[in-house]
Amino acid sequence: LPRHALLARVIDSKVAAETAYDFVIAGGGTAGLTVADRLTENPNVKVLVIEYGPFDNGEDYVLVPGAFFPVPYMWLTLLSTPQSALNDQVYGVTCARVVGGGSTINAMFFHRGSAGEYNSWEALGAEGWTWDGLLPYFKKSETFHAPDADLAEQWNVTYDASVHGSTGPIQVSYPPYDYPGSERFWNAAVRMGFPTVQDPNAGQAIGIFRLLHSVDPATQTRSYSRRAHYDRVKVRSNYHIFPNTAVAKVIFQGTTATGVEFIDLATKVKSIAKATKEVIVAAGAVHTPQILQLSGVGRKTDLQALGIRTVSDLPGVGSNLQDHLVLTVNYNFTNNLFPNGGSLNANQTYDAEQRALYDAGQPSAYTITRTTGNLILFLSLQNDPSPQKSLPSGTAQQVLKGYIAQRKQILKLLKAGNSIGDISWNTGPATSVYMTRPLSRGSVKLGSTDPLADPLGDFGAITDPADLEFLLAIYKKNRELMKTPEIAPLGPIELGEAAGLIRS
Ligand SMILES: Cc1cc2nc3c(=O)[nH]c(=O)nc-3n(C[C@H](O)[C@H](O)[C@H](O)COP(=O)(O)OP(=O)(O)OC[C@H]3O[C@@H](n4cnc5c(N)ncnc54)[C@H](O)[C@@H]3O)c2cc1C
Repeated sequence: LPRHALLARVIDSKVAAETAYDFVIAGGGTAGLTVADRLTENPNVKVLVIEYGPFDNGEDYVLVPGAFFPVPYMWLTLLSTPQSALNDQVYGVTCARVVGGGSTINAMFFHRGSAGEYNSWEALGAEGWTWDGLLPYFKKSETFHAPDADLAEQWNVTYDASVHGSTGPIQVSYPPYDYPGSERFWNAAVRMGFPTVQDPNAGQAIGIFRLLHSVDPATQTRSYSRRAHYDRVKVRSNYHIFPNTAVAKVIFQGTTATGVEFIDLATKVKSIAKATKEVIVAAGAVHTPQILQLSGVGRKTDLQALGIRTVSDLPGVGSNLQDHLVLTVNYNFTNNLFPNGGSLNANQTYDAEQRALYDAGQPSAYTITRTTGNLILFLSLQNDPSPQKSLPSGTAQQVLKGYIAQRKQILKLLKAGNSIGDISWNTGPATSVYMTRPLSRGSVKLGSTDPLADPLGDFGAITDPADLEFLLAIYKKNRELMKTPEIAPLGPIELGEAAGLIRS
């Protein structure tokens, strides 16, 4: 047998170039590794995953929920274009660059949308991608660990076991620890009339609820694509992965994808990997359109401007970017309870004590994601927004048509009481106001033909004025929450620019 057939499946460019693959997957992130795992269940199917980032080294910031945010495994130089509706400010475009992708760095909320949201996907043309169509796969993906009965009672954890899986690769659980302020957040939301649901993952994700996390309760560590969909199955000799390698473009014969050109980032040597069945581009929301455009799939006029030969004139590629922005509202709580979501940062003794408990396998603040906490409040819209046509002039007809269809679905969802955004508070010194269903649209365009250059990501943040109204509405609810009898005694004084900019 050749050397690579016996070794672990991390391969080099020579092997990749010499092997005939059935499938080549560009991007070894959350989706890429999941698809690779499923395809290689059949030992006759040969799969190569090419991932720009490295393998993580099991650092605390990857594995331990309460550790600091994992900064290194991201596209650190990737910035947005100036945001026209936000005084031309430039923001970081946060996304992962590591084997496992976003699942290696994200906040581990293991949370489904409402049934209507998936059904709207089918209404837009994604046949079969309904709630009923997807539920078997949601279940298949997870092993659900029910909470300890005492804990469930203490922290209002309820669930519907029938919508959860018991044998899937991703381990999901509820953190065994919480801060006392969390009970106040819950009671304040209930007082304001927000509903509670038995299980937000059962098709109705609205109101206040406790979040399920992709954390293995046996070790209280992150359960993610790298572990679940690569390490778990890496004995398969038909599953190859090539980290630290950039896919430069998809190679086409006519309009059929036959392989990819890739660059070994250590040597900068370019090679080709052939795919006899399919090339799957799973490089995430920002880099998938980058790779496609570099390959000649995109809007013809944009491609021509950069001298890229058009394989397929598809103006939708790189359009219609939907970003959920977050507004951090900072407070000085003059009378907060101890401990709270800010205590790990503020109090070294508490931090050391909690870390020791965590290391001893005991309930601890280190089992909670540090910035986000255990509860979340999803809000619906009461009023219909006025229709806006805020897309840039010259937007391709196809994109416009798709957007109008999406907008119709979004408005239907909003009228039916689905969420427009959410508020999280880890009981520490800030709350987060999220805009999860924007009407604004951004784009991802090429700045150059260099595959190693960052693309131009434009969030289009708040370019649809209705979004500002949504944001303001959620922000005002956040203020209301802080004024409830549950939270007001903690003395929240709003700080920062938002206090001056937005008045209620
Ligand atoms: C900070 C943060 C917090 C989040 N929190 C949550 C949460 O709590 N719960 C939740 O459900 N979701 C969360 N998400 C979102 C979630 O992680 C993503 O939706 C998910 O990872 C997307 O999966 P993907 O496979 O499409 O892309 P990704 O997981 O991003 O994978 C794409 C991969 O492609 C690679 N790639 C890019 N370009 C190339 C190239 N040219 N060649 C080769 N490889 C390339 C990237 O390095 C990356 O590893 C969060 C995301 C972020 C950034």
